[in-house]
Amino acid sequence: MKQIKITALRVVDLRFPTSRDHIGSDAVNVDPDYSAAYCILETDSALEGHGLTFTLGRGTDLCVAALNYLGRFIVGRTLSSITDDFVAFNRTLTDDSQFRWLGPEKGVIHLSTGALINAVWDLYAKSEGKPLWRLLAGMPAEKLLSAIDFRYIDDVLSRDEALAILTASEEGKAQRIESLLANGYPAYTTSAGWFGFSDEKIKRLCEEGLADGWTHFKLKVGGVPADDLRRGRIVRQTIGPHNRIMVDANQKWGVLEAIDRTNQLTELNPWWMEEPTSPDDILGHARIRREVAPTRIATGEHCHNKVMFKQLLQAEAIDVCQIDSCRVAGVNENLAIILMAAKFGIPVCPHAGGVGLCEYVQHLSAFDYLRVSCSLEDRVIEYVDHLHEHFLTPVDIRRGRYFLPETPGYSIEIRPESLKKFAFPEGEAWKS
Ligand SMILES: C[C@H](O)[C@@H](O)CC(=O)C(=O)O
Ligand SMILES: [Mg+2]
Repeated sequence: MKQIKITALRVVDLRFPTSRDHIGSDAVNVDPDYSAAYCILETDSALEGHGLTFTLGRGTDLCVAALNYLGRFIVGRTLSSITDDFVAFNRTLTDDSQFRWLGPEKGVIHLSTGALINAVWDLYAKSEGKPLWRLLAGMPAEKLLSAIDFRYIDDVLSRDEALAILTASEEGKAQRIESLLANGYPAYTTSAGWFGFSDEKIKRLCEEGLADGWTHFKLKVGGVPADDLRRGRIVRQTIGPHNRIMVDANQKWGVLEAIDRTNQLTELNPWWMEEPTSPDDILGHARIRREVAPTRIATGEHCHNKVMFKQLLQAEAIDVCQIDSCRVAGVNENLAIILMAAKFGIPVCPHAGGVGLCEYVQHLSAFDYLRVSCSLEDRVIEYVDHLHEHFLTPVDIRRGRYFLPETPGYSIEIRPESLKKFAFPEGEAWKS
C-alpha cells in the first residue's frame, strides 16, 4: 500500500457565539463561546486528518499558536512512521525541551497536543476505511499496547495487566458489537440544565427530554444555595423519582463548602456530584467523597493528564471517571486512562459538553465497552444538543442512546462552509 505522507498542517481558530443564549453556561463559565483550535493534516493522498481541541472563546488563539508550533514535528512524516511507533511520536510532542517547560503535559500545550494526535487517529482510521471505534475494536492487543506510554503509570497498571484486560475482552466481543449496533450506548443530557436557563426553560426542556426518551438529566449548580435547591426540585419533580439527576458545580467551591453544599442537595438524590472543587485537588476530592457518601463524586473534564487520573483512582477520590477526548493527549492517553479505570473498577462516563466532544467520545466509550470494561452498568456518555449540524457525520442520538457511526475516521470533520463562517475573527458569524 502507498505510504501516506503529511505535507502540511492547517490550523483554524473556530468560535461559535453560544454565550448569546447561555448555552454551555455553568457557575464558573458564565458566558462560554464554544470554540475549537481545529487542525487539518494535509497529505499527498486524497485523505486528510482532522482534529480539534475544545476551548471557550478568548484563549483559543493560544491553542492555535501551540498547534502551529507543534506542526514542525509532523509535517514531512509518513502516517505509518507515526502509527508504527506512536509512543515515540507522542514524546516528540510532549518532551520537546524548552516547549515542555510550559507544561509538561498540561494546559494549552497539552490541549493542542490532543488536537494533533486525534487528527492522526482520524487519518489512520480513514486510511483503514473504518470508523475509529471499529479500528480500535479490531486492533490486536499488542498493537494497542504499543500506542500506550506506560511511563508514569506502570506503578499501578503494568503492560502485562493491560494485556490481560485486553485479552479477556475478546470473549463476547462480537456479541457486544451486535448489541451496540442494535441498541446503542446509553447517554445522559445536559441540555436542560445550563446555569443561565430560567426555571421555566429548565422545566420545559426536562419535559421535552422525557418525551424524547431521556432518563438521565444533568443540572448546573454552584449558585445561591436556595436557587440550586429550587432548580433541582424543578428537575426532580418534572422527571420523577426513578429517573436520574446529576449535579455539576464546575469547581465552584473549596473543599469544606463543597461538602456542605453537596449535603444540602441530598433530597434531590443526585446520582453524582461533578467537579465539586478544584480539579487539581486530588486529596480534596477524596475527602469530599468520604464526607458526602453515598452521593457519588465525578470528575475528569479538567484533569490534565493520566498521572492525575492515576492519583484520583489511587486516592479513592472518584466514583465516576470523566475522560475528556482532547484535554489529554488524544486517543492514546485516553486508552491508558480507560484501562486504569477498569483496573480500579471505576466506570468511565465521558465528558462531552462542548463542540465535537460528543462526536469524539462515542468512539472511546465503544472501545471501553468492547475491549476493556465489557459492561454498560453505570456507564453513560454525556450529550448536549448543540452545534452538531456543523459536522459531516454528526452523532446519531435516538431515545437517549448513541448509535455508532460507520463513516471512516473519528467523526470530527467540520463542514467547510462552517469552518469559513465561524473562523475567528474574519468569519461572517463574527462580523456583526
Ligand atoms: C463550559 C462547559 O459548557 C461546561 O459547563 C461543560 C461541563 O461542565 C459538562 O458538560 O459537564
Ligand atoms: Mg462538567
